[in-house]
Amino acid sequence: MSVLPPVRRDRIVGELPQCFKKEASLHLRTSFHPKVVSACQEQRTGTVGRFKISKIIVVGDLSVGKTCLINRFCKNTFDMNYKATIGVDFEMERFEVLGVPFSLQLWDTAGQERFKCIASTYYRGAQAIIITFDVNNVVSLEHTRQWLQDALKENDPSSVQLFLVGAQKDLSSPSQYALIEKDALKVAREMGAEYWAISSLTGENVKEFFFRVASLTFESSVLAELEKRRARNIGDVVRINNNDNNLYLTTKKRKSKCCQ
Ligand SMILES: Nc1nc2c(ncn2[C@@H]2O[C@H](COP(=O)(O)OP(=O)(O)OP(=O)(O)O)[C@@H](O)[C@H]2O)c(=O)[nH]1
Ligand SMILES: [Mg+2]
Repeated sequence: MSVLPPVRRDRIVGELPQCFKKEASLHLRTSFHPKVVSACQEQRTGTVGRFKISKIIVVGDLSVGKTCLINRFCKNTFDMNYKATIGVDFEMERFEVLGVPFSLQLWDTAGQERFKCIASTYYRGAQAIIITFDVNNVVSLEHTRQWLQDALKENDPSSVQLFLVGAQKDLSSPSQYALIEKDALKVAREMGAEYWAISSLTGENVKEFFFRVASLTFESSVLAELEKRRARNIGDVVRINNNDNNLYLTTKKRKSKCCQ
């Protein structure tokens, strides 16, 4: 029996949310991968949906807006007063993607140097890394490469999905923003990250961003699960073929037994 309450109605994803900028996106498909759609329809998503919780870590310089971003999405709150995150904090968010329950664990880490070594012990096992900077602070954008490098030391670069997020967009004029966006898109492309710009104060793009994160991590989890199953099936065929003689003997033995 499930003890979890039903997924909130505003956490249901039926279609693939679109990227923010085509120039720096993880993929340009307009709908979920067809293999993922059919796996969901046929309830062949394996551990995804029942047991799997995807870990997402949020990293970046101090005071760029990591905690505000998570709080705007998870609690719909915004605090003007800065309270540094000490070590780490986390929030759980439950979604339903293509009819399958899917949970994200959002890890909010400290940007302050003195808490960094505590925070980095929680980097391991991330399925996605959200590298955050403040769009009004070009130094925080320059530092994103270092944040990514540190986070990747604890994770498998080939399987983790990357998002570069420019925060505090409401404080930037259109012309100032246009300038930093150019640089940010370049950094995102070099990293292989998808780029987003958000404001936790106004809520601009916050929900769209997390829906995209949930959808892309869900999609990659299901594809990985299907691949694991395919590899297992190939393994079974090889084992059966290797034991052909035994199989024949077993069948023969059983036959003779039943005819006795
Ligand atoms: N105007 C505006 N201010 C923001 C926004 N996001 C964050 N802030 C402000 O920026 C300050 C820092 O925000 P936090 O979210 O606490 O920063 P952080 O990245 O979590 O900082 P650390 O925990 O020290 O790593 C706070 O005073 C927030 O109110 C935003 O979108 N717009
Ligand atoms: Mg914080």
